[in-house]
Amino acid sequence: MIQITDIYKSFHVKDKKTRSKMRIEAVRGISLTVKPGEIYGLLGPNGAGKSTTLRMIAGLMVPDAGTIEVCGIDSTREPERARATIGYLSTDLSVYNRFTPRELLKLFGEFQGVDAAVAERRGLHLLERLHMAEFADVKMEGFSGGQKQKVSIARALLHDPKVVIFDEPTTGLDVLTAKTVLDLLGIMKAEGRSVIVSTHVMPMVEAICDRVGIIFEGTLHGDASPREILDRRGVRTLDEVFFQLVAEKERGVA
Ligand SMILES: Nc1ncnc2c1ncn2[C@@H]1O[C@H](COP(=O)(O)OP(=O)(O)OP(=O)(O)O)[C@@H](O)[C@H]1O
Repeated sequence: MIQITDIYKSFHVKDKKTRSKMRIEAVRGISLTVKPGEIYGLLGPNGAGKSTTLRMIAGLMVPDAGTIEVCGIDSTREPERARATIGYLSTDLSVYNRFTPRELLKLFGEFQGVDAAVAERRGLHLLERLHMAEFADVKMEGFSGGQKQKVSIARALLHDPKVVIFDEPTTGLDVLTAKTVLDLLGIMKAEGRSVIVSTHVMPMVEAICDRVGIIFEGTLHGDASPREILDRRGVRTLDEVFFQLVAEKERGVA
């Protein structure tokens, strides 16, 4: 279970040329809940605040205000305990090229305190599900982006987390590889895990998400099933919802 209440996050950045300081309000009062056995899709244009929100839920960044509970643990107060329940996939694909998937998973199993035999068995099982078992002992330096993504996914799920947080899991993947990843997310849901994914890929949202939240300039719009959002706004696609939000913003009503 994920429960976030009214979280905020700002960044202070400096313009190198003018040397002026700017405050970016990346997340402005977001609240949402993801129940066990539910897939929540976080949608939004570039820079909307999706990754910042997911990083805060994953305990990698502290919110300026608001509360985050993961499996009943306050992740701002006990980030390490909370992290043990979370499988987090970032958009950073810098897997360790010198290693094979088997070696990498062994290493991460040790980091996570997973028993070596359990990590080996679970790691190979995940690689099989991701159609990567035959590459278990191949060095990753020559891997394609999709292959690296699949190893990163196996790494994120190695410690059997109750909560799965995937930041753009299918970006850059071909349809077949994307389907493998979506099928795995379906299995995570069926196993009763709470899953939250960010994405720009609309068909993915409609296919697998029970609920969708649309982030726009750090605030959440919507938070309903994809069908309900479309019906409420009287449109046929989630892209059209974005366009409506932009138009509302320009008119000062969003
Ligand atoms: N570490 C940081 N330092 C400064 N600004 C940041 C930092 N992280 C995010 N931001 C800013 O916060 C805003 C939200 O960024 P975020 O990465 O959360 O967006 P996003 O919705 O995930 O975008 P995308 O779809 O492009 O990945 C952006 O304006 C971004 O530049």
